[in-house]
Amino acid sequence: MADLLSDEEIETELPDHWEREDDEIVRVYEFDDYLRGVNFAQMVGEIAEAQFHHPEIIIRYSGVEIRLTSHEEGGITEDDIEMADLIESERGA
Ligand SMILES: C[C@H](O)[C@H](O)[C@H]1CNC2=NC(N)=NC(=O)C2=N1
Repeated sequence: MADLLSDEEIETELPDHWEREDDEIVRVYEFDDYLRGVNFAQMVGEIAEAQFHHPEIIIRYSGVEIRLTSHEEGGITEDDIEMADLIESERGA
């Protein structure tokens, strides 16, 4: 189990475009095609399964919202930051 990050660590390690909302880190990815968003959500799910660390994924007509927290630890850990980095690297690919 990963340790909870301090407020300073979260601010330092949060990838660009991600926001902290209480015990979660959040990013909205905009898509102009609904099914591209659906496919992106599938890719995020595959990363989550590989990492065994699962975000909340909200698919909207305008885009996809990803919300990450470490449920067992009750807050934000390195696992969340790593997931955000992996999603960013895939999205950028
Ligand atoms: C039993 C527990 O749900 C599992 O150990 C894993 C699965 N995926 C998970 N995902 C997230 N975001 N937090 C967890 O604590 C977590 N735990």
